[in-house]
Amino acid sequence: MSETILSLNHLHKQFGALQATNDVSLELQTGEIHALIGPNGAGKSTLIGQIAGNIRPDKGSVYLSGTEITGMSIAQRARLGLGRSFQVSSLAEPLSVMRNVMMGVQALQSHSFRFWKPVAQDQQLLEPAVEALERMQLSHRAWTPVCELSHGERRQVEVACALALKPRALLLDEPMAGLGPEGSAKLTELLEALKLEVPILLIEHDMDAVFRLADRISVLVSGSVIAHGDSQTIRQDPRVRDAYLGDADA
Ligand SMILES: Nc1ncnc2c1ncn2[C@@H]1O[C@H](COP(=O)(O)OP(=O)(O)OP(=O)(O)O)[C@@H](O)[C@H]1O
Repeated sequence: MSETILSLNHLHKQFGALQATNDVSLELQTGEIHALIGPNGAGKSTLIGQIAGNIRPDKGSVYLSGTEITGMSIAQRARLGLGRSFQVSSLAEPLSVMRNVMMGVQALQSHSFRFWKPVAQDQQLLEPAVEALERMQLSHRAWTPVCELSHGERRQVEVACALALKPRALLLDEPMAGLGPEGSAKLTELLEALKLEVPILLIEHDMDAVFRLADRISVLVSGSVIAHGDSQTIRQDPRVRDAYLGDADA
């Protein structure tokens, strides 16, 4: 039976006179990919910020596995199991894929006594990194410097960094951005397999990927959810077609 992992309840966020998030409620359940789509400026990043902890909502609450996290710091949320990837890459280019993933685990554990040890010798960091790279099919690139990777492989490393922290839920912010058809198809395949282990809240403009991956889609326009449902329902919703998809995509 599916279980609610992440729940947003009546979130509101105003910037001056602009209502960037207007009474948004949604849930992420085990085993699913829930996609959040909407035109530029719809409020997707503002909503993600409220989930991840870098934006404080004016009203409303966020729960992760039944624990209220609305007032928690970004680090506290991450320790409780909220994993995320970013629109802009934060990988250390000259370092190997493995070291990048291990550093992410180390940052979260923040055990200062580890700093004198070479990161690569620390089993507690190595094991989750090895496992995450296997799941993202990157084991063969583990000791390659990030600067030698393709754009698509970098995206896979970013997801691996989040996965190595063994999250309960993953927030992925435009993971397909800038990927060609091949990179996008590969990442789509990996995320499809991953959702069975960790549910994913996916913000994405690539509608092919969204329609293939999402079990549920919420459509955000001017800060409000205007439609919610499976791919078929969303494709056929006239309000969504008017506000976002356009006839060509429907
Ligand atoms: N810190 C801020 N101060 C003032 N206005 C802001 C701030 N952050 C976002 N906004 C405004 O809030 C609205 C929603 O922005 P947001 O970045 O959340 O949209 P988005 O759906 O993520 O857009 P995109 O798809 O282009 O990334 C926009 O009108 C934006 O200009």
